[in-house]
Amino acid sequence: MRIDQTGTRQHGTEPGLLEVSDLRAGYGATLILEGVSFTVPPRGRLALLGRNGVGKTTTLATLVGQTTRHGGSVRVDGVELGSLSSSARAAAGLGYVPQTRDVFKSLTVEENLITGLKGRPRGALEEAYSLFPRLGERRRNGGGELSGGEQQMLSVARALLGQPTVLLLDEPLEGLAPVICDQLMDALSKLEMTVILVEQQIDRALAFADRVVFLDRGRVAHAGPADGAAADSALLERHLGVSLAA
Ligand SMILES: Nc1ncnc2c1ncn2[C@@H]1O[C@H](COP(=O)(O)OP(=O)(O)OP(=O)(O)O)[C@@H](O)[C@H]1O
Repeated sequence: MRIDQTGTRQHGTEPGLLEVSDLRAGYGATLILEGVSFTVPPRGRLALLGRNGVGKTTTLATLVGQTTRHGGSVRVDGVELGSLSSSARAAAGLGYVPQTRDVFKSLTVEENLITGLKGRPRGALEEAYSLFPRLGERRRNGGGELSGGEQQMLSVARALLGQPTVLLLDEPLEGLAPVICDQLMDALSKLEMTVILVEQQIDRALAFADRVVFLDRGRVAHAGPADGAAADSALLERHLGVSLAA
């Protein structure tokens, strides 16, 4: 189902269409994004890549209303997010897992998850434990007692309990051991929603995504299929300064 700008529900269309158009935003008067545009279809997976400081985190933070917007538009299923509050954006379908991992260290795993229920019945917690069995085993442990990987699972699981149609993930693999990265990517690959993934592990990001956008100094420098990009060492070298091992 899709809701257009007049609030009319259009049946038969899957939710999760994200349309970003000429987005200009930054911090106070400082402009970081200088006209970013891309579209992700329902259930589409976009890898948002680029060198350090090009505006990847700022793009995600702008989508959830945490920066100063100077212009452009962001629409989820046809609804303009404009100057909506962060909670209204969540209600429109956005879920956000920030780079800092949103875990309350003084609460237990289960209490952390409950904060993500947003009015849903407690039984919905089983969705989180089914996706990440490790969280079920540690449900009575404090958030501060968790390993980095468990904290990341908790942060992702909490966002998912809000039933987003568009999930924004900012460097979820940062600092995690390879085996934990495997587990997390395995869980993420089962998700049936639109996902934007910002990630430094380029090979994993491109294997997960179907499309890629490279940012450079607050603008889209290249957009295209993810598998084509993974095989194009000149492209990776140009936009990231790296190439993947053959
Ligand atoms: N809170 C802030 N206030 C002012 N400037 C900021 C703030 N956060 C980020 N910036 C600046 O915005 C620019 C883009 O940063 P951003 O974090 O979006 O880049 P990024 O592509 O995510 O980089 P990285 O890969 O290093 O995380 C940088 O010049 C950064 O210094």
